[in-house]
Amino acid sequence: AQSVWGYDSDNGPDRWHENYPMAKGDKQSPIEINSKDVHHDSSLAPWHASYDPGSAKTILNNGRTCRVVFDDSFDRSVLRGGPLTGAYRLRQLHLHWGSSDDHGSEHVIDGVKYAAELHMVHWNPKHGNFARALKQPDGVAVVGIFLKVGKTPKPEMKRILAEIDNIKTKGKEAPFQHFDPSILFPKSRDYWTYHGSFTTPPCEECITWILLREPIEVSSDQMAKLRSLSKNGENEPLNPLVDNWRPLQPVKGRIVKASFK
Ligand SMILES: Cc1cc(=S)c(O)co1
Ligand SMILES: [Zn+2]
Repeated sequence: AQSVWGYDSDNGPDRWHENYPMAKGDKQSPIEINSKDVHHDSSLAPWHASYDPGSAKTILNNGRTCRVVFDDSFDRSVLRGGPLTGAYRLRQLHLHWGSSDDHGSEHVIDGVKYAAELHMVHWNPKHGNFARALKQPDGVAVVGIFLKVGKTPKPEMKRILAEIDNIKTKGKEAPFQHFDPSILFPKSRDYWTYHGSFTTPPCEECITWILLREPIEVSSDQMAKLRSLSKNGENEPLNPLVDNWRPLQPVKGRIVKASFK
């Protein structure tokens, strides 16, 4: 039987299309953002997140990423504005990262790869539930934040990284409460936006991407902490969870808009 999708040679991004045909679609993510091709759209409104820290529930290692899950049973933590119509509910956040500080992000900006990329996944409740929203072009909105290794790491990342020790192996989950992810946002609200897909199977093309221009800083130790997660379960050999990023996908004529000049 086809092994579950992953990032290894036998189940990696080049083979996802065998089980997930959307992976070969013409609105796939991630893509490279070239500033010279970006359209400044002065009509793009600012985006606003109003998150209830009480909606944070758990943090888990699913063998492919580290994910924080939120209560999305009502409009409790929502994202509005920007390119969006209506309020999108925060469902989960997760990260993609590399095996060393010089790569790991999924989107690439003018040739620059960051050490990691944090995705905050929101869905449009007008579609009833997340599974149905996945099938709609306006179903999901993901805020992408780039993580850059620097000297003055953002203290707010400490909370997520402090939990890593409790979820070292695949399947581990720990309570993660009283957390407002908007503390992770950089100062600037400048963003790029374009229409794309999940960067993991099923690669549904339901995402309005909102990529923040300003990266947040993390320390090299914090990145090492992330890389100490294992893809394997607790009774299996440690298999470092690193390089869980998808390669660049064809832009296929899509327009990337910028909220800034
Ligand atoms: C829903 C979802 C979105 C992305 S981008 C991902 O990596 C996993 O799950
Ligand atoms: Zn993602």
